[in-house]
This record gives sequence, C-alpha cells and structure tokens, in this order.
Amino acid sequence: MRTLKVSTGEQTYPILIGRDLYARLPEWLRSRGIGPDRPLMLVTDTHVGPLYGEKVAGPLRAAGYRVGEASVPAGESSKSLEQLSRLVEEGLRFGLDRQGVVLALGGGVVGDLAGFLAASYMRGIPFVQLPTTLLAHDSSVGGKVGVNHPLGKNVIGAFHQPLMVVFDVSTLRTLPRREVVSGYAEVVKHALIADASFADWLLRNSERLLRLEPSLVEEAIWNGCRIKAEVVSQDEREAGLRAILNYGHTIGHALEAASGYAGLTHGEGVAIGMVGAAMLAEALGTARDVVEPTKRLLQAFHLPVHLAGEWPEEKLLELMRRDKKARGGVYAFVLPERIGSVRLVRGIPEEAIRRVLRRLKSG
Ligand SMILES: NC(=O)c1ccc[n+]([C@@H]2O[C@H](COP(=O)([O-])OP(=O)(O)OC[C@H]3O[C@@H](n4cnc5c(N)ncnc54)[C@H](O)[C@@H]3O)[C@@H](O)[C@H]2O)c1
Ligand SMILES: O=C(O)C(=O)C[C@@H](O)[C@H](O)[C@H](O)COP(=O)(O)O
Ligand SMILES: [Zn+2]
Repeated sequence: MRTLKVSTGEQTYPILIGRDLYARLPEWLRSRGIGPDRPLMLVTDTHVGPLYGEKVAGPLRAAGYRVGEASVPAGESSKSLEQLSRLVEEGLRFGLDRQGVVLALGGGVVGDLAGFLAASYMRGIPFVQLPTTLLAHDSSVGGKVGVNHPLGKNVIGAFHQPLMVVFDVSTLRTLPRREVVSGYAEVVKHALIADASFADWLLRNSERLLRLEPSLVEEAIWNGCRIKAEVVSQDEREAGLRAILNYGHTIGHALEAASGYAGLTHGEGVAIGMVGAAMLAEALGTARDVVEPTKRLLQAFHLPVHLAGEWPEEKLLELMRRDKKARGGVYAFVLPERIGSVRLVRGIPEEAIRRVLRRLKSG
C-alpha cells in the first residue's frame, strides 16, 4: 500500500492507495476517531453498489458499525439538487445524526454528491472518500464537493475535506473502457501542469496503463494524487495556485453544461479543453510548441483532441464567461507555459477563443 498526506491549515488526512483494502476500513475509521457508536451512511450508485457495496459494508457491520445504504442512478445527471434532497431524506429515515459519517463509494459523481451531502447535512458531518474510478484519484482529493446546475458545472458546492481517502485499485478491474480512458485525462492533466518527467513516463507507458497493469496504474494514481495533494496543501480554497488544477476546464466544463451533462464525459471535456488552452497559449504568443506534445500524449491514451459534432459557439462563450475563475464576465483560462507548467491568465480576448473553438472543430 502507498500513502500520501494532504495538509491544509485545519486538518491533515491520509490518502491510502492499494489493493483489497476494504477489510481494513474498521481499523482505519477507529484510528480517525470514528468508533462503532457512530452511524455510517454508505452512498453509492447503481453500477458500483452491486459490485462493491457489500465489500465495504460487510467488514464494517462485522465490526459492530450500523451502516445505512443509499444509491443514486449512475451518471453525471445524479449530481443534482434532486438527488441531494433524496439522499437527505434517506439519511433522516436511517437515523443519520450529527455523529454520523458519510462513506462515498464510487466515481467523481458519487464523491462530489455525497461529499456535498456531508458538507451540508445538519450543517456538516465528516465523510470518507472511497474512489472506484481512475478519474476519482482527482475528485476524491482536495475537498471540492458539489452538484451541477443547468447553467453551470459545479456551481452549487462547498469545500469540505474528507476524513481520509481509501483508493482500492482492485475496483478498477470492472471499469468500462470509456471510463478508463476518461480517467487518464486528469492523470495527464496533473503531469502537464506540474511534472514534465511524469508526462514522459505516461507517454512511454500509455498502452500498459490502458491495459491497467496493476503496478503501473498504482504508480500513475500515486503521482496524480501527489501533485494534487501538493497543490491543495498550499492553497485549499483556490485563492491563487489551486486554479492550475483547472487546466482544460474552462472549455471542458462549458462543453459538459452545453451538452446537458450527457454528451461527453468529464475527462473527454477536459482533454479537448487542454488542447484548446494550448492552442490559445500559442496563438497569444505566451508559449511555443505545446499543442502537438499535448495532443500526442492525449492521443496515446485514446482521448479526443478535437470537437466532433455541432456545438453552439455563443452558448459555449456564455458558459465560459460564467466560469468560476472569471471575474466580471472577463474570460480566464489556465494556459500552459511549457509542458509541466501552467498559469492562470485573465482577460483573454473573445476573438481568440472563437478562433480556438473553430480550430478544435476542424480537427
Ligand atoms: N471534486 C473534484 O475535485 C473533481 C475532480 C475531477 C472531477 N470531478 C467530477 O467527477 C465527475 C466525474 O467522475 P467519474 O469520471 O468518476 O464519473 P462517474 O462517477 O460517473 O463514473 C463513471 C461511470 O463508471 C461507473 N463506475 C464507477 N466505478 C466503477 C467500477 N469500479 N466498476 C464499474 N463501473 C464503475 C459509474 O457508475 C459511472 O457509470 C464529474 O462530475 C466531475 O466534475 C470532481
Ligand atoms: O480540485 C480542483 O481545484 C480542480 O479544479 C480539479 C478539477 O479536476 C475538478 O474537475 C474540479 O471539480 C473543478 O472545480 P471547479 O471549481 O472548476 O468546479
Ligand atoms: Zn476535473
């Protein structure tokens, strides 16, 4: 098992990465001060629950914990106020009180939704992240929790750090191929923003990583979590530095919202968004030779690098003006300086973004 730590001003919590870890949850919960007198509510989705729900709940019940279970429909549309409200109802019926703890078992959708449940339920109770997708190496770390709104991605949410992150990588065996590919977008993002040698390593090992060779996948997840943990530990609430984790997300989030959270996965949107940001940097003259290496790395993981189909330009621009990094409707993008380094740039001219959107469409 590999471990990492996230240290914000107020708390420090562990990230545990390894195989067949759920049997040790009772021991780790107790070490974090959560004994069997505390009610636990396991939140999962309709794909993950039948596969791994019992693997999590079984050892906890055997150790004397009372475990309630709630499941949401699999997919991005469950990151909604409606599902949040349903989970609150399930929590109340189960008897989840202020001593309670939420266990988020699933990908980023469950992690963000159940995390926001924990952040808001009775004004805040603890939660544990149990990620089951590759992409969730990102979403389970750092405490950004929330739900979507038709007019903007993640616009209802909070910062609420988990008690711990337990990433049992054995769960990745059942992940559909499209979600494996999608998850690598955020791994690639972590390399592109902070670690050029990790980017080289990813390029050299892409085929083995796509085949989910266990030791390599663990190495990739560990490195992605390491980079994320370092950034979050320096700037928990995105006062400055943390914005670099949003590389590729100005365009990516606009694409997700414009498609009604149904057209493409988060990772696919981020992949296209990173190519767009690299194009923007080259067009504005703030970086050279970033588009081709970015595309090469994404394509090595079979990720999309251009926009297929019809996309409403005006709507995308409107969504980007409302992006959380924007101020007063002025566009803000995280742009590459070179492979392994990015920075937040405000005041991007609209015409430059239009040209990039057209270039992304033309392939
Ligand atoms: N909070 C953050 O910092 C952060 C970071 C990155 C992404 N996100 C959010 O994460 C979400 C995307 O997460 P995701 O890509 O994990 O999607 P997801 O949670 O929808 O999971 C993808 C699909 O895989 C299924 N699945 C999950 N684990 C499985 C397993 N082990 N075996 C079989 N099927 C499994 C799910 O049921 C779902 O159908 C987005 O909403 C995005 O905004 C948040
Ligand atoms: O943790 C962060 O900070 C990130 O930006 C990580 C992103 O990968 C993630 O998608 C996050 O949810 C986006 O945050 P948002 O504030 O742009 O909604
Ligand atoms: Zn993301």
